[in-house]
Amino acid sequence: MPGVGRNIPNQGLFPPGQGATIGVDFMIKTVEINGEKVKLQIWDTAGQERFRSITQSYYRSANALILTYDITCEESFRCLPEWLREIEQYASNKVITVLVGNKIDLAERREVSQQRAEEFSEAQDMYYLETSAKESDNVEKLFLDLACRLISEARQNTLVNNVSSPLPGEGKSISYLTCCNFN
Ligand SMILES: Nc1nc2c(ncn2[C@@H]2O[C@H](COP(=O)(O)OP(=O)(O)OP(=O)(O)O)[C@@H](O)[C@H]2O)c(=O)[nH]1
Repeated sequence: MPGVGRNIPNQGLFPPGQGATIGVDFMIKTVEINGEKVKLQIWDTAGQERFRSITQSYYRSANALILTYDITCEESFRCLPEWLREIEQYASNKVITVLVGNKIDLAERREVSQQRAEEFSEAQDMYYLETSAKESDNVEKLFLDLACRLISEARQNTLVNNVSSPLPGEGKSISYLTCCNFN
């Protein structure tokens, strides 16, 4: 999507300087929790409207969705309800949703306060975290926290059952969603 910065240049997940996502990108990230390796399969979906029919088909088998907005862009925050409607329509009702406020390295240009975002997340039953993809700030924590939640849900057997998923790969999957369309 234009501008919120879901691509994470300094974590080895995405090559630096990568342009807008075309359709869907796929990557794997492995994190270790209490000595246990967790492999996360991540689909980075394009935010542009023209890719919407492709990206929607990826929500269904996701165990978790990372919804990202830009803390320096009020408009990206105001688009969140629209994205939540998409989630409600296309994702499983068991999906774990995380809201990420990105670009905290540009704090002097902040348009959305942390408190406002936290209140919104709480009301929507979402976990909230602020990151800087540019500075790799809180990015590792994001994936670690998410992996912990996935493990916990898997143990309680409440994860989305995606065994029959037609998507590439298998097992736990995370989709990035974008929060606004500035085309
Ligand atoms: N300052 C700052 N810039 C960032 C950050 N993350 C991304 N950017 C920049 O923001 C612009 C958009 O980043 P992208 O990762 O392409 O955004 P996106 O939401 O994935 O966009 P699409 O792939 O088109 O859906 C790029 O110029 C990035 O370099 C960040 O944490 N801080």
